[in-house]
Amino acid sequence: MKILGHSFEDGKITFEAENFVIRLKVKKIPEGYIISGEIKGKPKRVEIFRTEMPEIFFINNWQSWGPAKKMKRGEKLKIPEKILENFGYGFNPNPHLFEQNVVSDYFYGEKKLVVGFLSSKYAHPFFLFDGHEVVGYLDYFEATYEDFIPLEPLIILHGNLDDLLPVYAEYVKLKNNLQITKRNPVGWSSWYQYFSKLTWEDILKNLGLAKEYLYEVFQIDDSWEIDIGDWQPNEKFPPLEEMAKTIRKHGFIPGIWIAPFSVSETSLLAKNHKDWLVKDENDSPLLAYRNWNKNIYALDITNEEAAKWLKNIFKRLKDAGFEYFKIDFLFAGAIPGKRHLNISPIEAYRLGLKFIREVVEDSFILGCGAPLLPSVGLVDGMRIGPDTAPYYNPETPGAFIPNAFYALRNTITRYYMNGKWWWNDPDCLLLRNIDTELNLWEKKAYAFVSGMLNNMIIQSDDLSLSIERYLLDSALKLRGGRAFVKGLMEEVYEIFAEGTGIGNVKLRINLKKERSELSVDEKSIKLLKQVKTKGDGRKFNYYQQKGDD
Ligand SMILES: OC[C@@]12C[C@@H]1[C@H](Oc1cc(F)cc(F)c1)[C@H](O)[C@@H](O)[C@H]2O
Repeated sequence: MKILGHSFEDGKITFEAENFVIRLKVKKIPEGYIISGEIKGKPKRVEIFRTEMPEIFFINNWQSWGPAKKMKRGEKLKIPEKILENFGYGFNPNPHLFEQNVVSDYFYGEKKLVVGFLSSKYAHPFFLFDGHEVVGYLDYFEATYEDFIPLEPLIILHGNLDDLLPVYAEYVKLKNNLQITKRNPVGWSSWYQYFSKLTWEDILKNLGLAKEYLYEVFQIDDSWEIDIGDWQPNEKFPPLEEMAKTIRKHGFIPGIWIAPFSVSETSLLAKNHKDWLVKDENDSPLLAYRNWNKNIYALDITNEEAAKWLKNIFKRLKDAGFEYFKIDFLFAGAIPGKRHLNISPIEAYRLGLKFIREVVEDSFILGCGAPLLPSVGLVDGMRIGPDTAPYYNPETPGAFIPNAFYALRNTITRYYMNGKWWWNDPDCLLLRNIDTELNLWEKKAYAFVSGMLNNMIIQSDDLSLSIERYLLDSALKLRGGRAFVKGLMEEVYEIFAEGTGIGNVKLRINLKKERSELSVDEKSIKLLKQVKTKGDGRKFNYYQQKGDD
């Protein structure tokens, strides 16, 4: 194991290269070492760490929708062609690296080791698995630093992976002085029932039915806007003020979806402000990704006018009454490209998030499609997996593609970020019995795991349909505890949750074998099944704890 090509003990290393100078300090800690220091010049991509490649390892992708999972030497990350074609940057700031190698962003693990960077404020930290070695880099892209800036510290932890990932998460929390909000939301979101067909009438219908539910937040997802970048309601929706007021009148915190760093090729914004877009090396607008059957560009937040425009967008939403913001496709704000200021894409991304926070103040910000480590301290909740879906297919390959199986797996394999970095958003619970391929085992597994891991609980169903309502109640009763997961590199996960709303519970689950019994330590769950028949004859099954009135 070498640092900058040097074997290391407690001590200092100074390294002068042609275009940069780096000073390192190596400190022994109980679990291993922390390497910190400073750097100046034009470092571009700097090797910090190198060791032999293990046979089995745990990788993490840079953003919400990417995988966190066990891999074996020789295995490749199966990125569906469509995703790589439409979302190259979404998958990684250096997508070409995936052609020949495996990449793990921010941290990686082995059975008895975790190595990770504790921050990503200037550089993009990643580990390249080239088939023989693991090489840890800090990528500053084209940025130049006249004065020394702090190095993203590297931590080396020895022990069992299952024990070390929560330790790594704790060191990140300490290094970034993270204090997260006490509000861990419960609510409703439109996307996984209505998708892009959402109408204002759908919102009104579900608002009327939602009073039966313990929601705090009621969030309108994508489809309300004129275009990506033209953040005004389209002809299917009333003015912003009316949207927020109507949600508030029903007793919920108004929530709204927006993709703040994305600009569609057909938007007025793109037509009128080409100079507000991140450029490629030919000074043309850089293609960030394709979605909505359109080319999507990235907003250059280092352009003062663009920054002012972005702040105004959020001021208008906040003044209209929205207090919960799902900010999506955030990776667009961190793509490498030419900006007005020559700062790294990571610095530009964090600047954009700081502007949003400055305007929305203590409203709840949910990050989505977001680079994880650069977002710490700047969001309250974070989507930590790919989209869920009304189907659960362990066999279909691939990261990013909506699939309840992969969404649930990431919920488990990134559980240690919850309550330390932000509140984990496992994506929505889909509890309806029609208009879905999810069976009861899949719905129950998603509800129990999300609850036991004390995650955000956001449901996305047409509430007029038949719904396994008791699973929402179970998920809420299972929250409030401290979780630990054993077997993060095995087939069977053992989830332990201490001090939940119904005591200490544990769950053994094999996500690929639906036969696995979902007993959350039944003896500690004294839930009695209640059946209520509504006026129109519909039956609601839900559970109350023994002794509840
Ligand atoms: O446009 C709205 C929408 C779909 C987008 C986003 O999910 C995506 C996840 C992807 F991998 C790719 C993509 F284009 C979108 C996000 O994760 C979803 O929750 C929902 O808000």
